[in-house]
Parts: sequence; structure tokens; C-alpha cells
Amino acid sequence: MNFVTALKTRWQQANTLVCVGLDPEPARFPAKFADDPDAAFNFCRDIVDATAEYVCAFKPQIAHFAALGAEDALTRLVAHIHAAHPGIPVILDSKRGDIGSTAKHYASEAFDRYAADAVTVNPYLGRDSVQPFLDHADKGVVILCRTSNPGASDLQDLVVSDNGRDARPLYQHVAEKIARDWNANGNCALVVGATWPEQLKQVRAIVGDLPFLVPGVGAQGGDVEAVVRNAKTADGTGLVVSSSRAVLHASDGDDYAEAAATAARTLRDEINRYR
Ligand SMILES: O=c1ccn([C@@H]2O[C@H](COP(=O)(O)O)[C@@H](O)[C@H]2O)c(=O)[nH]1
Repeated sequence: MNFVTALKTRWQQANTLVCVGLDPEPARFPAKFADDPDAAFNFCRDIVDATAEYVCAFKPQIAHFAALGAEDALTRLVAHIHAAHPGIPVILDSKRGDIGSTAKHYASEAFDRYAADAVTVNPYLGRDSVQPFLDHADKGVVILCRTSNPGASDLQDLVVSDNGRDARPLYQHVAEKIARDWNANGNCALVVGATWPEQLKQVRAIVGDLPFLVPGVGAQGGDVEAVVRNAKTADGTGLVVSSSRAVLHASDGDDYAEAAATAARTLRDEINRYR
């Protein structure tokens, strides 16, 4: 089953648009992991198992594993998700972007090495840099459009025109180009931050039912109601609303897994109120 179909199936069957981000930070792990050489894996596995029933996807962030030299833990974590929670897609958040001859290795990293179902990609280098990802028709290519961070406006809001016509913010050109030209295999999705409800609305108006990965609720303060009202599709889906720290560190005590489950369930219920 391809990524978009798997996502739609999960949205319907589990009635959830929540994604839990897996961003291990040992300094914030509960005390029981202090002497655990495999803490990144064990902590994330516990979070995965506790929250799986409430999520439509998991999103491990590659830098959090690579910085620890814990790539092997990431490999095992993705394998664990596939084995223990089949049907829940894994989006590897690596935001890759490079010339085509290198990009094909980044695609292989995501899909062959880590067995991810989808990967985040930076479109700044243009179509040929994304093509090696797009060519994996069964995999999701989740392309940065309007990111959640404060500096998103520095470049993404610059008003540019296409051959002297159609002057509008760059992120809107990105959205349109992807929906119109890059999505030939039906495997594209867009990253649009929860912290920008007006831009979410603009992008939804441009791209129809394309799925959005929406980081920025929880620790970054995005407004869940505004996200859902402005960006859901007509059938009340279309969103993968991702939260990392607010779930992972809902408690730093021995009840961390139960607290994570409660945080994920609460987010699911809040989203579902506005669908
Ligand atoms: O625009 C973007 C794109 C990606 N991210 C990533 O999402 C999580 C957010 O973590 P929280 O703890 O929920 O704030 C993190 O992995 C980012 O790298 C993003 O925040 N914004």
C-alpha cells in the first residue's frame, strides 16, 4: 500500500489526525534511563507503544538520533513500529535537499536504510533535487512549504513573480508547483506550520486535498482549533498534526509513558472536536 493510501486508511480506521514526533533528548529523559546505553531506543519505543492507538503516523527526527550516534537505534525503532503497529506510517523528518546525484542517496537512506514510509524534503534546489524521492511512487514525499519557525517569513514570504506574472509569496508558488507539476505519482504532501493559521488556509485553497504535515502545536504554541478549521479537507481529514516535546516530555517521572498517552489522546480529542 502506498503512503497516501496508508495515511487515509489510518485516518479513517483510527479516527485520528495526530502524529507523535520522536525527538530523543537524553537530558530530558526520566531518571530510569540515566545508565541505559540504549536509552534513545528504549525511551522512544515506550512512547511509541503508549501512544500508538492515538496516532495516524510517527515522525522520528533524524538529527536527534544522528547527534547521539544512535542511527542504529533509529533503524530498530522504525522496524519496531512496523512490526508492533502495522498500518501506522513512519515519516522520517530529515529535510534533505541536494543535487540529484546526491539526492538519490538521501532517498535510499530514508527508504532503504531506515525503511521509512515518507520523508521530509527541502524544495529549495528545485524539481531535479526532489525527483529521486518522487520516483519512489509508493513512498511519501513531504515537502517544506511554510515552516513553523519564526524565521519562516524571511524567505518563504518573499513576493516573487513567475516570468513577470503571478506575483505572490514564494510559499504559495511552492504549493502550487507541487500540487500541479510534482505530484504526478500522487505521493506528495506539504509541511505547513501550525503557528501560521492564515497561511494554512491560503495553502489549502491552492492545493485541494493534498495532505499536510503540520508541526508546531504543543511546545511551539500553535492553535489547534485554528489549524483544523483552516486546513482540514472537506471530509474532515487531510492533516497530520505533529507534536514532539509536549508528548515526549509530558512527565519526567516514572509515569512518562502514561503521561505521553494522555497527551496524545487529549490532542486527538481536541482535533476531533473541530473536524
Ligand atoms: O516547519 C517545521 C518542520 C519541522 N519541524 C519539526 O517538528 C518537530 C517539532 O517539535 P515540537 O517539540 O512539537 O515543537 C521537530 O522535530 C522539528 O524539527 C518543525 O517544528 N517545524
